[in-house]
Amino acid sequence: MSIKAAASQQQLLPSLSTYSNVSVPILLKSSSVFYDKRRGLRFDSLRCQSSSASTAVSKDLSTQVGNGFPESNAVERNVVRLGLPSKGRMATDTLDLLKDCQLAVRQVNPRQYVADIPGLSNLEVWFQRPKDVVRKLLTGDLDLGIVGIDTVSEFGQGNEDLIFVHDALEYGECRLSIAIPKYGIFQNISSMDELATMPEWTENRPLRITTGFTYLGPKFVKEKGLKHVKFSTADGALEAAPAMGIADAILDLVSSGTTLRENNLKEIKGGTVLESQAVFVASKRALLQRKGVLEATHEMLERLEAHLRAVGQFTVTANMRGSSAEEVAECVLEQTNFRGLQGPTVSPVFSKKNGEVKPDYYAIVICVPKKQLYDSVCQLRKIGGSGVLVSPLTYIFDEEPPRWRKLLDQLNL
Ligand SMILES: Nc1ncnc2c1ncn2[C@@H]1O[C@H](COP(=O)(O)OP(=O)(O)OP(=O)(O)O)[C@@H](O)[C@H]1O
Ligand SMILES: O=P(O)(O)OC[C@H]1O[C@H](OP(=O)(O)OP(=O)(O)O)[C@H](O)[C@@H]1O
Repeated sequence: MSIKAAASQQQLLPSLSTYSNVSVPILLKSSSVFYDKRRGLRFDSLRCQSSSASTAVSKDLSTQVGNGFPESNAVERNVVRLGLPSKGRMATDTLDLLKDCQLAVRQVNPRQYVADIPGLSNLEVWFQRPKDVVRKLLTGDLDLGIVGIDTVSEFGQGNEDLIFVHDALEYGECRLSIAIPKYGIFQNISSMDELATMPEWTENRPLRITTGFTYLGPKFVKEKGLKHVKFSTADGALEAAPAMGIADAILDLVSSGTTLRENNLKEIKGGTVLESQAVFVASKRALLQRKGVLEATHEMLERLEAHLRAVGQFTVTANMRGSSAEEVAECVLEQTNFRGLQGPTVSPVFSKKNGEVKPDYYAIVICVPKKQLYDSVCQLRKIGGSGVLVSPLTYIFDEEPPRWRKLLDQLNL
């Protein structure tokens, strides 16, 4: 997904800043929290009570979505904090990606939640549940994080302090979709429109949807114009709810579709709330205000970009017959499969014949998409290529990544 698409998804979400210019009360479990937009601060109504009471309140606040750096969490620290998934599907893939970018995380003890990346000085890694990475970015307890777009959208709730630094890390791909049973009254229902207009749903008997996405779910059905809907929530195994009679539909993450199929459920047209994959996300305020955050972000982004560009390609070198480097280059450029970064690199391969040193062959170096390797080798042979060497491509550092320029623009830098 492009950052534009991801951003427009976020724009769908109401942000606190869309409300009044002054303090707006937001109801929390145990206290009222006020957000002062002009100062960009949150504060709670119990702030001045005894220390044990305020500890209880700030503990509660840390589990709620905030908006930047509330005073209670604005701890003086000079070290940059990166939040990574501590468990679940994204945990291993995230560590693998960082390792491939020469940013291997060094964790002394798997039961410890803090680690470091020897390649990045002055940076701490904190392992957290994905939703807590987002919450802690908002409270200012983390500066950077890697999680799924789904988690950012659900727990970030469109908060403008969250910025996608890299919006497509190419793993954790899934979509958040409504699914309904294949059987019974849903047998002939195949779209959100059809679901919305089923006569069964009334004020007394609403469509019951169970989901872990209690922010995105209600927002989506409202946008789709569904009137009589009731949401319930559960932490896992949602696919069982329709068969158990607890819900009519579910809203959950889908990737291969196997879990839905195994539970006799189906997705419907227009029922996808968002497409997700892993993203590198940052707190805007941390980028602007905390020393070292922008620098660490730049280095991580450069390495991620260089690795992700390279990962789908091989470097191929081959010897080509030809009378000049230009002739060989022209011949290679005519082939649709081949490209160097700016064009093929062509260098003469000299040999000595009859006492004379002359270029006999020309060596070319090109990048080839992994999926097209064999076709490319065949094509090279056809145009006189031999001695084809294939090696993995680790990084492509090109010009400054457009995502970095975009980030600086977002920060007005
Ligand atoms: N089936 C899937 N295929 C690919 N990626 C997925 C899939 N399910 C989830 N993900 C991605 O992995 C992230 C973590 O999912 P996971 O189910 O492991 O969360 P979790 O850590 O168990 O969450 P929770 O804290 O709610 O228990 C999701 O937010 C999503 O981005
Ligand atoms: O389309 P599929 O490839 O079948 O994947 C979908 C399943 O993956 C996720 O659950 P996960 O396996 O992470 O377990 P969870 O329910 O404990 O989160 C999601 O909640 C679905 O149940």
